[in-house]
Amino acid sequence: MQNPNITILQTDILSDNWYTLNKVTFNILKKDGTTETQSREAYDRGNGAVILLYNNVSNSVILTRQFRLPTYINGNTTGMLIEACAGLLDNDNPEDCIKRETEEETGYKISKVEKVFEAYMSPGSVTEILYFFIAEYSQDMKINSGGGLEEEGENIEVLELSFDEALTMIDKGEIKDAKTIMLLQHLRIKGIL
Ligand SMILES: Nc1nc2c(ncn2[C@@H]2O[C@H](COP(=O)(O)OP(=O)(O)O[C@H]3O[C@H](CO)[C@@H](O)[C@H](O)[C@@H]3O)[C@@H](O)[C@H]2O)c(=O)[nH]1
Ligand SMILES: [Mg+2]
Repeated sequence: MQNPNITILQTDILSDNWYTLNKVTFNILKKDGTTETQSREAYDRGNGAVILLYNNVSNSVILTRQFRLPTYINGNTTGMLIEACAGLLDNDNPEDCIKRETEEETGYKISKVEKVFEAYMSPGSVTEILYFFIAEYSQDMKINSGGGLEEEGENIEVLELSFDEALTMIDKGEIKDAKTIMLLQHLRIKGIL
């Protein structure tokens, strides 16, 4: 943190039940030379990684479907959400994390991944930075049925979709997850599929 116009004064934990909700009070030096004290809440769940698996022979991608409570209480009728495979870093680096998550959630064991970009997904409220990857998959990499970790209560369905169908699902509002849309569009923009 090295912005000379910002001075952090105080951080209060509002909740640390599962992840941490902080309230941060800081001084901000404004353009007119005056200083203002502000407070902002920031939800810290750590950082994450996401990957889109693709096959350019069958022109297909691997996605997941799972229940996402925050969407259920905000307009998603079934709460089920189609997403690229993703997970929180815990203590791993992004590349190791996404290889582990890919095996747990989709059942594919991948060794080569390509990092494409990184992005803050909700910069006004959530601290998380998300690392974006793509990787080729093939049937011989499938070593289990995926589905996520039973002990974490994960119950993840694995979907193999044609790339064109996945793009059409964005247009129809059937894929509504930002990281997934970003990666599908990346494959199209870069001419990878
Ligand atoms: N008990 C409990 N479990 C929780 C809570 N919040 C999350 N979990 C569980 O913690 C596990 C985290 O699974 P991961 O696969 O590591 O993370 P993710 O939820 O898929 O996160 C990915 O998607 C998010 C949403 O797009 C991203 O924010 C995140 O960076 C990552 O990409 C899941 O089983 C989830 O249900 C909670 O409040 N209580
Ligand atoms: Mg996950």
